[in-house]
Amino acid sequence: MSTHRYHQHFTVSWDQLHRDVRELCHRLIERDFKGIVAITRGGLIPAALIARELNVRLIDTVCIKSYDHMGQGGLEVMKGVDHDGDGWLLVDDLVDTGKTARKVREMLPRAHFVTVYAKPEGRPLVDQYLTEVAQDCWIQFPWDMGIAYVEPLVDQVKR
Ligand SMILES: O=P(O)(O)OC[C@H]1O[C@H](OP(=O)(O)OP(=O)(O)O)[C@H](O)[C@@H]1O
Ligand SMILES: Nc1nc2[nH]cnc2c(=O)[nH]1
Ligand SMILES: [Mg+2]
Repeated sequence: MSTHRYHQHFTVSWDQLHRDVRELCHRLIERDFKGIVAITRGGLIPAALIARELNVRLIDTVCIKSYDHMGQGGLEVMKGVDHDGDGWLLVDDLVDTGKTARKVREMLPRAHFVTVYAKPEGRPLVDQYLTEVAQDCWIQFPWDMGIAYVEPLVDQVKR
């Protein structure tokens, strides 16, 4: 996989993310969970927001790394859990190729797996997601961005 597979950007603001996670929570409200397993690091923020909405206090992590910015390297599991996920909600920010999801599903086959965003290749691996995003689209999260000064148009164009 290389950066060449991404031709578009989908920029998500903090507000948008918060709205999207709350919408996902509406769809989870009828279920009872023993706890939440967040897939680090991207799953941590949605997991915290979901925990608040669903009043879940027990939160665990699967610590996994597969990307270095837009380049996908080997998949490294740094920490697992000691159960099969039965009764647990498994949370990640997104599913793209599904490589991460496939690995975590092997570890927690009985968990209910949700992501906020899903691309077509990875979509079949999750039980629920909120928004589908094109496969060639890079999702830009608010924690990877900053507020920057933008020059007035006249200065950009006429200078
Ligand atoms: O479906 P895939 O192609 O496997 O990609 C999805 C994974 O990639 C990102 O994590 P990343 O490995 O970049 O680590 P991070 O969560 O620490 O940013 C994202 O948070 C998902 O966990
Ligand atoms: N931020 C971000 N991380 C990813 N990891 C795999 N796909 C993506 C993506 O579209 N955006
Ligand atoms: Mg991740």
